[in-house]
Amino acid sequence: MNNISQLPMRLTIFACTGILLFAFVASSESFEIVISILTLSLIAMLLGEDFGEEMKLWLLLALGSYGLGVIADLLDEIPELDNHWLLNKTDDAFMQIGVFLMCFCFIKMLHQRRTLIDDLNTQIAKARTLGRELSRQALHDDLTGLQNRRALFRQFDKMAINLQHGILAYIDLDNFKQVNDSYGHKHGDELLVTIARQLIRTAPKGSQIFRIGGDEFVVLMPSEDQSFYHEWIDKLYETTTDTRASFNIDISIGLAPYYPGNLSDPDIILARADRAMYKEKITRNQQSRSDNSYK
Ligand SMILES: Nc1nc2c(ncn2[C@@H]2O[C@H](COP(=O)(O)OP(=O)(O)OP(=O)(O)O)[C@@H](O)[C@H]2O)c(=O)[nH]1
Repeated sequence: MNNISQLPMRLTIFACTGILLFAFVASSESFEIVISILTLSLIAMLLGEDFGEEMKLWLLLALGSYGLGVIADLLDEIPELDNHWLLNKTDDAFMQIGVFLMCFCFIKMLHQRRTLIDDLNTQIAKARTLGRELSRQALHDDLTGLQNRRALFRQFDKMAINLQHGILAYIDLDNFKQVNDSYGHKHGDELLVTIARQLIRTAPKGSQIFRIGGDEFVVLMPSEDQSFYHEWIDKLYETTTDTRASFNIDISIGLAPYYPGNLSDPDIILARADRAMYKEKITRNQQSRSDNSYK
């Protein structure tokens, strides 16, 4: 069975109940003929529906035996054949077997319908789970589990609608390429996961963390209290001390404020944080060069 039958269920129940009632209740001859024709039409109508091959066989059997009963009943009306022993014995029996088979088919149809609805519900639940998983994958980075660049831009839209403000921290790992080159890509991946965990551990309450590129992260912090960020940066440097030393990398951070006036253009906020980050990187490099020259 490939699709749900279009046969109106209530009409079928109504017709079957009527036929059952009249089949077993003694009635006038002409009324019996009408009911017989109705029953045959109903079986023929059901045969036209897509209930599957097995059901078609049962319906054909019902149609055959009920049809034989009707023919026997009609032959019984011919004066020459009146009270013929074979007709007397067969007409009612065939008709009742036909009605019985039809009831059997009907119960089977209801069962099929329920199974089909259960299957459909299972498929719908599976499709919903798959949809949720796809949208999770679309907004998350597989490696670190952090939200990705697409999610960041969605967040900008949400923050613009809610008139939010705060500080965006743009974080870039320095020298990350040499980790891949010296230790291999697998260790590079592990380092990215470690840094992601350290960001999650240290980020101020209410922050959202994103991985927006190879070794680039963004932290959105919903407050504008500057001292609070410097505390966080110190904490991040402290937490990552061992990781940075063992892989010979460093972390550069650039800050840029976001507020309702600039949230509609996230690229400007990112570019501003990026510039601040490069400035910090250059200052730190100059600092380390002058420190080395004193040694
Ligand atoms: N292991 C790993 N490496 C990645 C991934 N995505 C990008 N990369 C690599 O990360 C490196 C990033 O390049 P850069 O930003 O130039 O590396 P860098 O040495 O940190 O450069 P600076 O930021 O200028 O110090 C490239 O070599 C990419 O191949 C990833 O998912 N896993």
